[in-house]
Amino acid sequence: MTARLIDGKAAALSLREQVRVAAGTFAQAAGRRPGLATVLVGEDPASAVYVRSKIKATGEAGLESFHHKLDDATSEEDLLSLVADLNADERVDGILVQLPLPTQIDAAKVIDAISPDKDVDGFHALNAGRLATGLDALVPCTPLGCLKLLRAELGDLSGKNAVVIGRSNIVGKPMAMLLIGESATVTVAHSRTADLPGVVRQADIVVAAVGRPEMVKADWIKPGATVIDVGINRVLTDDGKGRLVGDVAFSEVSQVAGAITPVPGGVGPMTIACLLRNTLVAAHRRAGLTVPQEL
Ligand SMILES: NC(=O)C1=CN([C@@H]2O[C@H](COP(=O)(O)OP(=O)(O)OC[C@H]3O[C@@H](n4cnc5c(N)ncnc54)[C@H](OP(=O)(O)O)[C@@H]3O)[C@@H](O)[C@H]2O)C=CC1
Ligand SMILES: Nc1nc(=O)c2c([nH]1)NC[C@@H]1CN(c3ccc(C(=O)N[C@@H](CCC(=O)O)C(=O)O)cc3)C=[N+]21
Repeated sequence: MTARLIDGKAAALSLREQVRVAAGTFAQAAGRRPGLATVLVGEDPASAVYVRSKIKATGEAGLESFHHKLDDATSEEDLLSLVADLNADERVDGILVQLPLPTQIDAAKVIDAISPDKDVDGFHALNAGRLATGLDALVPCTPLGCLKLLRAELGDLSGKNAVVIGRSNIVGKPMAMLLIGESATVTVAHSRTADLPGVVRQADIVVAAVGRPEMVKADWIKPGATVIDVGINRVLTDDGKGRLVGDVAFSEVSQVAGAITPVPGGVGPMTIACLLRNTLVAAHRRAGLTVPQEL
């Protein structure tokens, strides 16, 4: 392996420690701890695991946690009513409704119902629009985590060629907006992109957010490029067990890239740290306090 390993786990721990300190200062000034409400609908095992690690990290950072576990058969109306209660609850600074939602519920409607100033996922159209127009926004956690890793690895990103593979509203699109904000030259690739390997080969920075196990190969990568692997894919191994792999063929790409994030231990932990960070930012804004610079 020649690439430098970007340690997302370590970066996440350090951000979580900064959040913990800032949460203490907030509690002194505001007379209450920042609060995060998590909502899990149904029994999807992966979702349950993620929500559990979010709740654990919330407590460790000294934030108040309000968890709501709803039945698989919950109606859209009942979920919207819970969101309205959380919007009105003064103790709640952030609301996270875990996706995906069961099919009887329109996720877009639920996201739209979350108060934009409590939208710590950054999925509400108002926050997406604010990000796109360069205004202060709550920024989606995964792309924000990727940006923090890129800045720590590369410093100034201006003038770099960045290729984002994937154009979803929760990863690819906001990632592209953040990189434009850093003055990178940004290309967004997707399933209709012609000659994807050729496009990726131009990149100094590759962000893969596709959802296809180990799709990005070594001969797509410009030597020395920085590779951020957002993908979380559970694949079956020969011994019948599951294993987590990214969207990048790590063992071969790490021979060519300059730096690369592993899966697990890369972007995933940063997503959770950024959720705590966003909750703290939301708490400060709601309380009329200045957001600490280091966050
Ligand atoms: N680490 C973390 O914290 C997180 C990880 N993830 C992971 O990131 C990955 C992406 O998530 P998400 O954005 O929600 O996924 P989506 O399925 O919403 O989007 C996938 C994107 O990849 C594009 N795509 C699919 N197949 C190809 C292909 N063969 N070639 C080029 N582009 C392709 C799609 O194109 P088109 O638009 O044309 O269909 C789409 O834009 C998943 O593995 C997910 O598990 C997601 C969130 C958080
Ligand atoms: N409203 C909402 N917001 C989200 O941010 C959201 C969501 N819904 N739905 C699902 C995706 C996925 N996601 C991950 C978070 C952490 C890890 C993570 O910590 N992964 C560990 C490994 C975890 C494991 O071993 O399974 C790692 O990469 O090291 C992964 C994925 C957040 N998401």
